Amino acid sequence: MQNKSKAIQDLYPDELAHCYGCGKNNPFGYQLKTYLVGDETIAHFTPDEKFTALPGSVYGGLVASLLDCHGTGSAAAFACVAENIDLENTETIPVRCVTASLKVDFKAPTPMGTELELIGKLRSIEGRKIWVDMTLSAKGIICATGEILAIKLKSNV
Ligand SMILES: CCCCC/C=C\C/C=C\C/C=C\C/C=C\CCCC(=O)SCCNC(=O)CCNC(=O)[C@H](O)C(C)(C)COP(=O)(O)OP(=O)(O)OC[C@H]1O[C@@H](n2cnc3c(N)ncnc32)[C@H](O)[C@@H]1OP(=O)(O)O
Repeated sequence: MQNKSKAIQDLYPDELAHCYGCGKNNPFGYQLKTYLVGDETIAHFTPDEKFTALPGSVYGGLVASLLDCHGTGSAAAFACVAENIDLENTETIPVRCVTASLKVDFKAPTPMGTELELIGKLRSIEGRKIWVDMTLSAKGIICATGEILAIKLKSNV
């Protein structure tokens, strides 16, 4: 697989780049950025105190939304690789993936103020269905795992 120096979400066309979790055109959102590195995807995010669940730990909704956006970005990237689309030489990503199903398992409290690392691995692609397995870690400790089923839209919008 190819390495990618530009984030997948930065390849979304401007009119589809307003997602609260990952849209580059949403100044109020998280602007999560997913990179394809070898056969994995990676993203980082450092939560601050407005995302508190209990003092010192991050609320689960943020964890789920990071996995959601990393999952769809990863699915789009893996779909491109499977279709021999060269992400290094494209200005906009030509596939559109949305979340159909997201499962999150919370394994350990997610610490506040620490850089979180999300890793995505392709499980399988079956037609328009793309399954990605993910971990969300802090300082090497897995705090949550996620499984996403992303669906490739029938036609570009
Ligand atoms: C945002 C909302 C949707 C509008 C999208 C428009 C444009 C988006 C374009 C690009 C995206 C760019 C950037 C993305 C940015 C952020 C994303 C962040 C992640 C999100 O925040 S995104 C919002 C939450 N997301 C939704 O708002 C989706 C609502 N939903 C639907 O829009 C439809 O539901 C859809 C499209 C998912 C499928 O509809 P469809 O008509 O295209 O296809 P169909 O129903 O035939 O399903 C095909 C095969 O998937 C299987 N399947 C479907 N759902 C399943 C499930 N839950 N569990 C197990 N299997 C399932 C079927 O069983 C069948 O399988 P089989 O082929 O084997 O029979």
